[in-house]
Amino acid sequence: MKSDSNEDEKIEGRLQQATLDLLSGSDIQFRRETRLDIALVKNLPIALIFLPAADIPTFVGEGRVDLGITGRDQVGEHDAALAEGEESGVAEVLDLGFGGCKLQVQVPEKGDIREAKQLVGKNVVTSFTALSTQFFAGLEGVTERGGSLKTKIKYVGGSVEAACALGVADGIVDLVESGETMKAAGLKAIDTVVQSTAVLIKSKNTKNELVDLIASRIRGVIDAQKYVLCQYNIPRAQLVAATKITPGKRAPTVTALEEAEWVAISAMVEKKKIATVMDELTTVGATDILVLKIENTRSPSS
Ligand SMILES: Nc1ncnc2c1ncn2[C@@H]1O[C@H](COP(=O)(O)OP(=O)(O)OP(=O)(O)O)[C@@H](O)[C@H]1O
Ligand SMILES: O=P(O)(O)OC[C@H]1O[C@H](OP(=O)(O)OP(=O)(O)O)[C@H](O)[C@@H]1O
Ligand SMILES: [Mg+2]
Repeated sequence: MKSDSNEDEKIEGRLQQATLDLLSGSDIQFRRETRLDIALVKNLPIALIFLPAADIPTFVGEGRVDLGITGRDQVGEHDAALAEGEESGVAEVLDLGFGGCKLQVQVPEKGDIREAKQLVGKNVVTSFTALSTQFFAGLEGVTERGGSLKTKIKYVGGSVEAACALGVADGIVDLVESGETMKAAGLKAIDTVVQSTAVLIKSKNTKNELVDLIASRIRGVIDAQKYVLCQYNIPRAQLVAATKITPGKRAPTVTALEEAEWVAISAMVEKKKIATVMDELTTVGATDILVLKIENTRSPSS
């Protein structure tokens, strides 16, 4: 039982808080009544449905829900479970950047299994049976007697990491972020099945014209989170050097200053590069460098 769970205040899902922040940044306003998994949006003719991450690709794929936010791992699992020749009804629209984790093959730290191939024919427990079946099928060869050795993949819904210690599995396939859970269970990762982040997905058959509007609002918030606005003053003679360092998304904005030999520049810079950019700008003579947070942005090319 989860110690922090409480009947009135359900703590749900790893992706929930970042998703709610994204909806709020996209000005999608709603009030969710306690215990209800559906909420009507106040300022758009749409409804939000709160579903387990693993079920979202199914509802979207069936065209019952137009847009969804879940992990790429869940989309992969949904697609891997499709019958041969069946086409997925889910299309990825956008990588949302949060919820980063890896679906990894894990075995007891103290055992003698060092590579995933050694688990072929053995017992593997996971919540991702389709992806795991596909992964091990890729490793399964033909045995010396001519038969093929199948890995036995069993499903459990949670606490997958307990399976080895309980003697149910020789290895597991489960998500790893910090690695704390894996370490605490005495396991080590020996292979990666998929790398995942949260994604915005849409139904391939949707005809709802609001899908593009909502997707572009969400894209605006995600872009805004990735970039900062960098403003600085620089001698006009250094303009070429400076614009090489901050080329902006299209081009930097250059404004003349009252002081003839100087210009002011403002340009969007990737947040993860800003420290290096500031160092380099200082080297070419920039002064009064300011870095500003971008609340939201919209650009057709992004
Ligand atoms: N430790 C983690 N760190 C980062 N992302 C994770 C982690 N665990 C899971 N995720 C991502 O979040 C998605 C949802 O996982 P989660 O276990 O929260 O599902 P849920 O069904 O929505 O909630 P719960 O399991 O609490 O019922 C996963 O598919 C994965 O993409
Ligand atoms: O590498 P870490 O940072 O430790 O995170 C990994 C853990 O997070 C997820 O479980 P979650 O907490 O969602 O619990 P669950 O097994 O009940 O889904 C996942 O299934 C791992 O157990
Ligand atoms: Mg979970």
